[in-house]
Amino acid sequence: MSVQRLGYMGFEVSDVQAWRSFTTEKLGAMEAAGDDNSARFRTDSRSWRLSVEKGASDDISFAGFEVDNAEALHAIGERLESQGIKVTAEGSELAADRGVLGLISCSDPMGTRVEIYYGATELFEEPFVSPTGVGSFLTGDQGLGHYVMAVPDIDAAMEFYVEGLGLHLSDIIDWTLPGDVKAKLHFLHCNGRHHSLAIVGLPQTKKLHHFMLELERMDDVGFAYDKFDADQSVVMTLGRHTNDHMLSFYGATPSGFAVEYGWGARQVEPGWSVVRYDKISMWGHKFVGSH
Ligand SMILES: Cc1cccc(O)c1O
Ligand SMILES: [Fe+2]
Repeated sequence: MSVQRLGYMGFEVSDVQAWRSFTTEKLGAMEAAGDDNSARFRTDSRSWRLSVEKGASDDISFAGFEVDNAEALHAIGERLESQGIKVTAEGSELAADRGVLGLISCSDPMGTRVEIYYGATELFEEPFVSPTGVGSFLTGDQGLGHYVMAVPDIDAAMEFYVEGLGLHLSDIIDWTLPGDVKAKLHFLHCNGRHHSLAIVGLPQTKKLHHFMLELERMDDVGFAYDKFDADQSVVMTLGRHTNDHMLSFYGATPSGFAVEYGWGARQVEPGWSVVRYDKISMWGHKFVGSH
């Protein structure tokens, strides 16, 4: 039994209004609800996919992984507890806030809140309409997208996400960053998306390195690239990754971590073999400026 897909993410941000503008005007997500201290955004038929709440950390505050029914939720909760992980059966109030039928929560070894739920809310009666004309984000069984976290202890993180949540290793990249900094990236999948989560042994202040949204049209990546380029907020140029073959760029968010905006990734297929790489990209993905 494993989690089936990354369903939603929450960020704690110092400037909610900046995120409201960023997420709608640059990413093309649709605001679902919000006030001065919080906002929710849609990228498809679901009632929400991204949450921002006012706070000082400017970092990830929670990730929500989806299972398909109550039995699966119970099974994964039991497995986590059998591994000594403290699991909280969340009450109806938080379940209602998340718009789900059932929800448990725990913390990963880095102290990041992980929610596991079933029964998310679909809003087919209120079609997703992108404020920037984005055609559609690639979600569905592949979930929201992916995120990459910097962790101090790869083994502890792998044990939690592989043994605990049931994700599977797709591949490893030995990344040499500028300044000859070496980082080993572990990519983990729980459905056809090549990775819903990657973890990297990198000493960085923020837990979150970036989150990624995948588009169904390549031109939507290009249109967004021009928006980030117009205010010099491209962090890494367009490029194509070695492992998932995603064509993407990285842009700065108002919180200092990056967003990866991509198209055209290949999926993990049955019989997938774990391999390794020395490069993150076939071409491109060059760091820009001081970022
Ligand atoms: C750094 C990096 C390498 C390969 C795929 C990715 O999505 C990524 O962010
Ligand atoms: Fe990525």
